[in-house]
Amino acid sequence: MYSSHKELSTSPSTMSRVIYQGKTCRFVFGEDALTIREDNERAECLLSVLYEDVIGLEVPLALDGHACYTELHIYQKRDPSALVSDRLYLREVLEFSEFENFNTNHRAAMEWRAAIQLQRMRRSKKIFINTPEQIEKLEPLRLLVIINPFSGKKNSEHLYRGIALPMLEVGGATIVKELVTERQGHAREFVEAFDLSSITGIILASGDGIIYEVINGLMARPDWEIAIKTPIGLIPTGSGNALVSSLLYEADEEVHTCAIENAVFQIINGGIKQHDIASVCNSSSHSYIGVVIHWGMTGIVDVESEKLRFLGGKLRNLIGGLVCIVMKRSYYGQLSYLPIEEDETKSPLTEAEGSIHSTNTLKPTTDVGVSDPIPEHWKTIEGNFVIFMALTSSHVTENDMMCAETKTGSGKFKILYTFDDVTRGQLLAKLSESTGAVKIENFHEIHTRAFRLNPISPCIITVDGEQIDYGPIQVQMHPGMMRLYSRVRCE
Ligand SMILES: Nc1ncnc2c1ncn2[C@@H]1O[C@H](COP(=O)(O)OP(=O)(O)OP(=O)(O)O)[C@@H](O)[C@H]1O
Repeated sequence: MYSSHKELSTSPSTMSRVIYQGKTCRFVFGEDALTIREDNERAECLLSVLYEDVIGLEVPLALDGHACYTELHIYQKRDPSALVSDRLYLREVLEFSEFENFNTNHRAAMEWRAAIQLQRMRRSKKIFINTPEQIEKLEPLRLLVIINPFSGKKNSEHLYRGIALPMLEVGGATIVKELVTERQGHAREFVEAFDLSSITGIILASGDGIIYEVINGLMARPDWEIAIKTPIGLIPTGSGNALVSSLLYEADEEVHTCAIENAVFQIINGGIKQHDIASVCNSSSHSYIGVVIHWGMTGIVDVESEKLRFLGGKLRNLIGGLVCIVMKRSYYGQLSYLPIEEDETKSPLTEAEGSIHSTNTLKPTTDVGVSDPIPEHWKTIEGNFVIFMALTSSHVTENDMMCAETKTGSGKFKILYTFDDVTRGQLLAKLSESTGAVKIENFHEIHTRAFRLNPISPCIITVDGEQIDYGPIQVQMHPGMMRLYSRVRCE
């Protein structure tokens, strides 16, 4: 039980009683917790739950008799002292029957429902990271939901309707529009034209590929500066789910068990944090990414394991990874990058890159063109690469945490690479290492905000899981441009 501290004066006007565990009770809104106490002199506390663990009050529309039966949905830690949240979904039945007719009891329940939601939102603004614009406003969720039926094991729609949607509804979200994508590129086209003023956020029941489409759809709009700030919520129904796994990990929420519930929970009952996007330019195109770039072995796993989709994300990536380790091919190329120390002292990029705080309304792109000479102060390495990945967050799939300390919205890439002196044993050690914190010999790391990859031996390049034309790419971070629902706490 949590102590409710001092009582707040935000109760609905009716002050209706409620029957809980067969006893007449009243709600008490505390500073951190919602409490249900017996309505007598003893005022014994029968239930106390932190607002941050409340999903909402489910109020049915019609029932027999005059009583309105409701359910308080709670998603709380099994062990409050545990570091990573292993949560338990609880439903407590509450009966509103103080009045003689159903409608009045129903109205009383709806008032409490709204009051609980308001308290929950107010509390979330204090304890979870929120962007400056979010701190100023408090609004119920009105959502566009995009579902990719092709993601993962092709059961996204089932997972969304069976697990996510009921939670969103109890959490007070209004679903303004659902789009079930019909083809590649559909999500991108849709968000490019959709009336964003009718919603407060976009939810993606998909993998990382749809994030790429949505970022690029938002950035293609004439109002891109505002559009890209639309908060995005991620529900992991894809094969890799790298970004949502990173967010859950950062928030100390379970990544592997109940990932869908945990992801929905961070949408309903969390904050809105900044994340970076980056420009990727090659000789023929310019796109934006928000997750990861792969070249070499991991690019091959990304694309070639497509044939193993029916196995699901974990097995698909594991088998793809093992095959590539056995073959251990290497690819000759050059990587030129802006050393981060230079960037931090001179800071030329952050001024010119068109972040949303900049007055520059030109769409952000790379400062250095893909065929421009490499700037003198950049560093270049070259060799036979086995692995090359540029990460914006900790995970590359829900089962592969590459760098525990790489956080969303850090404003920089972590490039992780190996040359052909890496052994199969070292590759295997990295594949099977789940903490993302163990340093393995011959794995090298670079922090940067801009780089050029010149892949001389042909091999697949993927951006957020999507294959792009092969050839040199110029890449640059645009810090803090996009928004994600998250339960990352304020420090
Ligand atoms: N109806 C559809 N039929 C076929 N492909 C689709 C459809 N809708 C979207 N797509 C495409 O499916 C691809 C994969 O999507 P997504 O990233 O959501 O799933 P995933 O590959 O299983 O997950 P991850 O990227 O996390 O590994 C994307 O390229 C997307 O454009």
